[in-house]
Amino acid sequence: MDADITKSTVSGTVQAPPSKSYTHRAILAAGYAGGATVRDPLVSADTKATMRAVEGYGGSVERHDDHLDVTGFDGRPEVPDDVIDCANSGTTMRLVTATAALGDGLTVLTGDDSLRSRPQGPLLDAIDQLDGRAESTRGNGQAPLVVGGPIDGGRVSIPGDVSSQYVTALLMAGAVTEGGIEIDLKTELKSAPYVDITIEVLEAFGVDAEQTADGFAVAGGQSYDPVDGEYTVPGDFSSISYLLAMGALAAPDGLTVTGAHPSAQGDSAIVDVLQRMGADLTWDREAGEIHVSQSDLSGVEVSVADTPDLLPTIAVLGAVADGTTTIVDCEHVRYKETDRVAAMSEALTAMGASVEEEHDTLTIHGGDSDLDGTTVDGRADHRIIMSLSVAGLVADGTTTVEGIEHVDVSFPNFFDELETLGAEVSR
Ligand SMILES: O=C(O)C1=C[C@@H](OP(=O)(O)O)[C@@H](O)[C@H](O)C1
Ligand SMILES: C=C(OP(=O)(O)O)C(=O)O
Repeated sequence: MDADITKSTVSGTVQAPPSKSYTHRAILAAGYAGGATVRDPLVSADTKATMRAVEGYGGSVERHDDHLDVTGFDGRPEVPDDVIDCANSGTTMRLVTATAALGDGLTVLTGDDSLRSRPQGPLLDAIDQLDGRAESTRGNGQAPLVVGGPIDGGRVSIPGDVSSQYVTALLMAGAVTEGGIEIDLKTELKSAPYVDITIEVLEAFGVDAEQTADGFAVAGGQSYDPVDGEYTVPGDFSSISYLLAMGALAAPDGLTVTGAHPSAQGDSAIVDVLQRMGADLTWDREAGEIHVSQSDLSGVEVSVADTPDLLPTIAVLGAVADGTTTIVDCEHVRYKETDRVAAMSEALTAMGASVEEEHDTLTIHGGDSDLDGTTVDGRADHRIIMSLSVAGLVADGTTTVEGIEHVDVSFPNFFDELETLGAEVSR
């Protein structure tokens, strides 16, 4: 499905969707436990993949209006009856691959075309170092995967600059091994705040994991046991980034985002990026409310080492801001649902922006001319689709964004919200 977005303004109040990262972890942690209630979960294509995986390992997930009742498998996953289909979700595939290594038998994990082209090698290698079995069926470090155990813990050495999800996966599974897992990182950790999110969720489930001089460690023999049997998911700052960007670019009367409470999410850095660009933005942290209104923005330099998912949003802001925006440390953003550095470079160039793409840097010379509406490929990637839709609000004429159904991955009602806020959208 396509959306035609015509230059228009937005205003009003919008509730942030629940965090995808916290929801994945809470569902899997409830799976590792005897069970738990997950309140305010994100129910989306990606988190449904994690629900299916927990069910595959012998748990169950009952969906209610504002919560999930998860019955867990108590740290001892069954060998699934069928393959685990992780669909488009990298988080699911990495986190539940480590779960498979706890099983007394083999699990097959697969996903869609995009997921089957993303790197899994370092995690397979880690399971191999723990004496589990972990293979890529095509021998190229990509899914389909065949994984089995049971591992009983140990020490692994993996790179930190491909995906932080390997660390998250090993910490979550390591807690229920006999001996625990120590992770030595051979290269600097990228996307580090996502491991902070993991440690925060583990703590809420009564599990200790820690940063060490060389990486991370989790003791074995621990039980997942959430306080009062429940966990509440906070709002999602990656999703909030699109809402704030539309406010800063296209809300002369202002836009308020609710459900924006501080948490371990690195992507709350979007607030600082927008303020540095000159946006009129205030964040009432206690109330969880951010107010932003249309402002003249100036280019900035931003490292996305910790915040890869912000790249598409910042690229759009940079294309409209005066001067140059330089997004550095972005190599790992190429390993997502699509190569997002190339995708944003191509799409913004097609819309008339001046963009230079290098391997680890994206430079956008904004402000020289207005963006032009045209047809852009959403690359079946939710973040490319949402960020280009924001660009469509300020581009001259109409922007057609292709493949908009893929927002279902992280922000299923994105286009409903856009319309409610007053944007001219037809789909
Ligand atoms: O653990 C998580 O929830 C995530 C980690 C990040 O991936 P990498 O660690 O692969 O960069 C991020 O891009 C992804 O959207 C969600
Ligand atoms: C990269 C993302 O998620 P995942 O790695 O779970 O596919 C994302 O949501 O932008």
